Amino acid sequence: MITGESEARDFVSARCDRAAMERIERFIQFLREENARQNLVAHSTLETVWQRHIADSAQLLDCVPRETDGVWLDLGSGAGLPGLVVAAMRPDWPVVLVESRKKRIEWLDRMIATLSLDHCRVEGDRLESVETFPAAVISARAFAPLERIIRLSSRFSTGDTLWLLPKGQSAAQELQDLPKRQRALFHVEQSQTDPRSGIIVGHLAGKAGS
Ligand SMILES: C[S@@+](CC[C@H](N)C(=O)[O-])C[C@H]1O[C@@H](n2cnc3c(N)ncnc32)[C@H](O)[C@@H]1O
Repeated sequence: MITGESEARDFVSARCDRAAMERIERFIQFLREENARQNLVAHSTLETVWQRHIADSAQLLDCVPRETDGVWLDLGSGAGLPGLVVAAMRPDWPVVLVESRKKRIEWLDRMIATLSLDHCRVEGDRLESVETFPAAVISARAFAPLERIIRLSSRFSTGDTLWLLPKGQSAAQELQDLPKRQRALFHVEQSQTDPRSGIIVGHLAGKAGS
């Protein structure tokens, strides 16, 4: 379990190269500045930004098999968590960030340009209006209740799509509330940044575009 800022930074550093760490340092610097203009993350969490946001996002990479190939779709990216952190750590991976609020779309577009994340783009619209494509990974952090996430996003899922849903303390309960057939497709992984939090992980049998 990660217990402080220094450990959180080391955790991230062990999972990416030096150039990626530089991109993340710049992202944090811009996030601090932008947070004074718009409420991207709770102000108090900036004191522990590595643990609360960066390592919390980066830990999702541990769930992704090396051979995974295709688009990482991040729903309700907001500040860029976890999508921009993933894109900064894996700049060759195609990452699509979905965000509907104008100022947040502008922020994400600006960060993509500033950090030269050439394989990352923003779908600046409500998820409900985004054209369907098959995703290799679907992530959503603090986006919506589990049942709603699945209802809105299953059209992007194939049988191979890996779902990674950081859910805080409600993970086990939200999973329990799913219909039995869907519940069996997911499990809860312990978060490495918060002993009370879980990440819902699994594959939803489905077909993108259907
Ligand atoms: C609570 S914030 C979480 C942001 C980020 N994932 C994080 O963990 O900090 C949820 C974000 O989802 C966006 N959002 C909510 N409903 C949406 C929708 N239907 N389509 C696209 N974005 C949406 C909001 O504008 C907001 O930025």
